[in-house]
Amino acid sequence: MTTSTAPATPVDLTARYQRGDFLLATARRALLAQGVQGVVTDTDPGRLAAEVTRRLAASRAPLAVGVLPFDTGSGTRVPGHLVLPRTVLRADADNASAASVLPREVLPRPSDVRAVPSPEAHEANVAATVAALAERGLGKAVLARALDLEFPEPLRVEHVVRNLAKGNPRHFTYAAELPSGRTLVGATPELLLSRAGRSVFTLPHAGSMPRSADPEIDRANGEELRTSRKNQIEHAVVVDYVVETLRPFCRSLDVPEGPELVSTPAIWHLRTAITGELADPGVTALDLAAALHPTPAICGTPTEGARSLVSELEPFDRDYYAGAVGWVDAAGDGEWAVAIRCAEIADTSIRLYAGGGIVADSDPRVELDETSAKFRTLLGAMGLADGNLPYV
Ligand SMILES: C=C(O[C@H]1C=CC=C(C(=O)O)[C@@H]1O)C(=O)O
Repeated sequence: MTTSTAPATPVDLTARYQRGDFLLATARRALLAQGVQGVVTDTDPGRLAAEVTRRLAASRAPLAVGVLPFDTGSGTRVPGHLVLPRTVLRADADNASAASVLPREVLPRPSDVRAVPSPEAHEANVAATVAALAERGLGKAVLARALDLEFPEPLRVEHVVRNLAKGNPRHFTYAAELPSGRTLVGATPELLLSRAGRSVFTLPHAGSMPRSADPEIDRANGEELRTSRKNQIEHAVVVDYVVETLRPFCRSLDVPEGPELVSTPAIWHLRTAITGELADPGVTALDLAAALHPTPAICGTPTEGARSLVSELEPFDRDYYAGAVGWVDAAGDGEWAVAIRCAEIADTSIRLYAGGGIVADSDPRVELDETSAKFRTLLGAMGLADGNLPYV
């Protein structure tokens, strides 16, 4: 087992990523893990976290990397999957613009594109969600759709990952192998949780508006989001949940008065930066991620009711979409990002996912457009965000 902090940059590590590795990288810091000396897998996230702590203490591996699925409820069949790698490379840099040196990789065009469900069916599902929220007494549910792309030749995962990192240097570009043999790739702005010693940090995102190439429309979209009551409610539900979940673990929590307006290249968001100090330093980053997940940013509230509604309406299993991706070390420190703006790649096909929070006054057409904008993170990395694809 080797760990190195020298002398590569985050961009070097992103460039070095090969299918089979684990990568979690922004332009300022990156972790690249290679090889497998052990695997810990469990459908119960609490048991998974305890077993990872035990295995890290008993081995010379300094950390474990991997994924939590969306559904960590008692009936789930999809396990959390962590790997104790053979090699870990880490890098830090001050310069977020360094990602521009990554080459722009050219990917093949798809031979087939299929929306699951159809855009019309997604709009109908949004309307059904709005009705079900009232009938079942739910506050919010996050409804997703998928886009299946087929290619005439195998996809180079490395190329998708490098383009994601080049296009989203301020966010977390990630790649992780899944038990199915597929690879989860994405670039997410949302940090579920990080822990460094007693310090805890979380950056929930909820509330969205598409970016626009027209600067005036773009500014107006941002302003509309900042002042939208519907989006403020959608966001507040997430912050309340995160604060209530973290409170028992923390001796202090710092929560700003209201959210800030931020953007990715594809989307405007509301986000809130919450910091805390752990009461018990024995609680690991993975324990905390397991306790927080799934937040109402990707599931809804109350959790159980929202999860059942989503599984009734969505015509696919989310698998690891809207799960979490990250690492935990032997000291309990770690970083877990929310696995959104992502896709699962299998040889010649790729499934993209995008969802949006639905509350009492959500509009089906606006929600469909929001998912189309969210697909653009992946489509942009594939050279397909030119508006010429059907369904997006
Ligand atoms: C569920 C997704 O985004 C979440 C994160 C930020 C904003 C969201 C929203 O405004 O609906 C979603 O809660 C997704 O990108 O698939």
